[in-house]
Amino acid sequence: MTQPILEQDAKVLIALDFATANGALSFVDQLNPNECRLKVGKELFAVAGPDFVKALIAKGFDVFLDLKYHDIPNTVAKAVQAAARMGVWMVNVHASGGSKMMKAAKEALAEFEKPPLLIAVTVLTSMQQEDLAELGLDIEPKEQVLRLAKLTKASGLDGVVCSAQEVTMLREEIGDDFCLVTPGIRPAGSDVNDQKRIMTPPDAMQAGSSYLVIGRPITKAENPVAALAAINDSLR
Ligand SMILES: O=c1ccn([C@@H]2O[C@H](COP(=O)(O)O)[C@@H](O)[C@H]2O)c(=O)[nH]1
Repeated sequence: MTQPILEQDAKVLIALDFATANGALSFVDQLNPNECRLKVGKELFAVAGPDFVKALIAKGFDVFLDLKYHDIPNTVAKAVQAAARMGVWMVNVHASGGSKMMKAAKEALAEFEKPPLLIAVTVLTSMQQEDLAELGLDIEPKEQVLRLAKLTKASGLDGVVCSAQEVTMLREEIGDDFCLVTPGIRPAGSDVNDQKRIMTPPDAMQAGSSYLVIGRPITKAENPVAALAAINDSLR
């Protein structure tokens, strides 16, 4: 039997969008922490909570806590501290919460010896121009992404969540020293679901994404381990 090739710095963050802790756990038990990182979002966190996140970390996984905080500065600062105490690798806020909120979150992490990466969501990958228009924003998603990414950088955060379609622009405008985490990743031929601004895994890496968030194309695959292996192979 051939040994799996271990990733030095796994680029795939699997979105654990499961309705129960048991469902998520039986899925995770098939995975190797050298081959992927894990993302815990609102659905799983609501049913499984901090202890589940700590259990994933104890199994050796880097965990991105994707709760997309958006609130007054004090509340968000306390929330990112709570995330840091869980030992997560990455946590996020919404950039549209503004610079005061983002700076408060960043400052709140200063007391931690090894703080998590702090990134901000720009424009959700499920949104397109008509969705922004509905909010009174008569601009293309990429313009709003650039505006919010510049605000995030100026607020001292480590990076943003954006679609891979904006990565080339952000690398040109903001540079290489900024973490670009891209959901809306779809291997060729897979269901798009509710995503709108999508890209394939190799194209996203080629464009300059730092990490690829991938959920359903792996979690709903007939053989999730094989689906992850195929994606990792396509990135080499
Ligand atoms: O702009 C965003 C921000 C976060 N997400 C999250 O990523 C995953 C994507 O899952 P798929 O099944 O691969 O569509 C999901 O947890 C979202 O909450 C995003 O899609 N877009």
